[in-house]
Amino acid sequence: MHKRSYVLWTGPSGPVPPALCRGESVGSVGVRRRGVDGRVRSFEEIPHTGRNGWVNLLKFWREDRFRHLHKHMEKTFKELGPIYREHVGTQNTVNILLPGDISELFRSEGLHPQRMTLTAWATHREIRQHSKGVFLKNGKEWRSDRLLLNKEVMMASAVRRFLPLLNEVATDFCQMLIGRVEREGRGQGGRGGLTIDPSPDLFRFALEASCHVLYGERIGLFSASPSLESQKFIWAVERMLTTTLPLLFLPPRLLLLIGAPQWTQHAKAWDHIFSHAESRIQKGYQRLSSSREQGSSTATSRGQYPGVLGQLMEKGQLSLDLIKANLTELMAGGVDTTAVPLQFALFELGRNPDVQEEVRKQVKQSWAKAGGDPQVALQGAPLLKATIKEILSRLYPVGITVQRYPVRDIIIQNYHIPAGTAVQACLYPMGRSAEVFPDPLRFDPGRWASRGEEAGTSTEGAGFRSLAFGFGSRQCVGRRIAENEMQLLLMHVRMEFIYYDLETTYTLILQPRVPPRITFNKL
Ligand code: HEM
Repeated sequence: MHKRSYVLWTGPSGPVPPALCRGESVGSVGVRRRGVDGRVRSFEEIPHTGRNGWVNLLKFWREDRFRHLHKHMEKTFKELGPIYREHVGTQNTVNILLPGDISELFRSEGLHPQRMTLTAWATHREIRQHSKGVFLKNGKEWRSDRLLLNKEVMMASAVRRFLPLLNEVATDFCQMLIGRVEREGRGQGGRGGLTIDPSPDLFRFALEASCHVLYGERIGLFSASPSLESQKFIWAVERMLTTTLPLLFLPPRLLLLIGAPQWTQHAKAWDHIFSHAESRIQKGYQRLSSSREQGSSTATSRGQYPGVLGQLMEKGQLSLDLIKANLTELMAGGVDTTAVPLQFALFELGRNPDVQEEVRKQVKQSWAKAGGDPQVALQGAPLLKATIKEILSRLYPVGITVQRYPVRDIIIQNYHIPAGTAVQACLYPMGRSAEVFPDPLRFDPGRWASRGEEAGTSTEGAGFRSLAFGFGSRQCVGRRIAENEMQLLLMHVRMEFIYYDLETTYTLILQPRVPPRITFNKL
């Protein structure tokens, strides 16, 4: 436990007693403070974690807070109340966690919402002269790319097109797993189950699913000898993510200038991700060009789905350069983000057999009625959807914050926040706050499915409790792919788990410190 040098915060009527600062009264997090004289308090008066960004950065390093940023936020809210400022290195933020306050932030996000820029990613594109995709773009340029991408990955018609591809990959994955249980599991024919760390398989599943939907290509990752090239891609994404975090608080151009190893490793990882995407895109481009040259019909005109790349190429509304930039981002953003929450989901379902049984019962009934249509089956299994929500939106949000720069001045917790301030909605502390979710540490998908989103203790900002994929027009563009991919996998597996507390670590995405071992059983 580290000692804090800034435990005192100034409340509306002077310094607050240390007991409250230490957060003994956890209930205080939700108390809306009003100035004694009824006036709106200034930005400067927002409680903060120390004014000097470089001293704070040093503390972050010394105490390894980068990897525990989610816990650091949770603790700081308990100490300072429901809003605080933090200055670390080059980064200055206001942090909030109550749904009512978050709704105020998103109401002011404007037509071209903006997140905090990952400067290291942007610098990589600039020095390598690559175009940027939607993740890194802003303003009108962002919007025009984004509207085109939405048609291919977000709209209901797009989901109908790609869902069978995801279902094919999920079914193959489960066949592969069942084969392993039978061959390697305990007891005759694997009846006693197979206990493994499933994370390498889940990464392969997510990559296979991404390649199938994005490029219309199966890459054979469930075979006995999956390609080394794909494994290298998975490592490169991991490396890119872990090296991003320390770079968030430092100027990348300076690190580039002095040849700092953090920067070199980061740039190398991105180069690998780009060359992997480049070779896939080249292949797809050649496929499409040769069918055009030969005058043969395109996949779409034959009623086949060619994947997102094929769709974008056939429509020709985005330049090849922008298709490449966006598909590379989709590839980089689509593997760890789904593979890791699946580990958490298997862990929670495994250690809550009653919940797992309830979910399975609903899935079984729904499949029986769906006539083999995976989309109908998913629609009939709201508990499965709620399981993903419980994992992602509450207990283990992959990105622990969503950020915006409000386009007009706003007032949150009676503090004035000028337009253009970086404000973070802190999802991890929100998901575990007793003021927002009753009995927050209990894994209970039913809180979403049967009682709806009004399940919290207060109804203010009720629609802002489930923000794992962000919000509004700038929300995650891969959301529909991710949700369906995860639900389809969970539909088909059955497992147990021997209880232990899963520790988490933050490396730009929240993940288990040590992957859980899961026992898979035959269905
Ligand atoms: C469980 C899985 C995932 C989670 C929790 C997640 C979460 C997020 C969040 C929180 C944002 C920021 C949204 C905002 O600012 O409002 C985001 C943006 C984005 N995500 Fe995801 N994501 C997931 C999977 C994916 C997948 C599968 C892809 C690609 C296929 C993807 C690609 C992107 C891209 C490109 C953006 C930037 C969108 C923009 O700025 O317009 N994500 N994601």
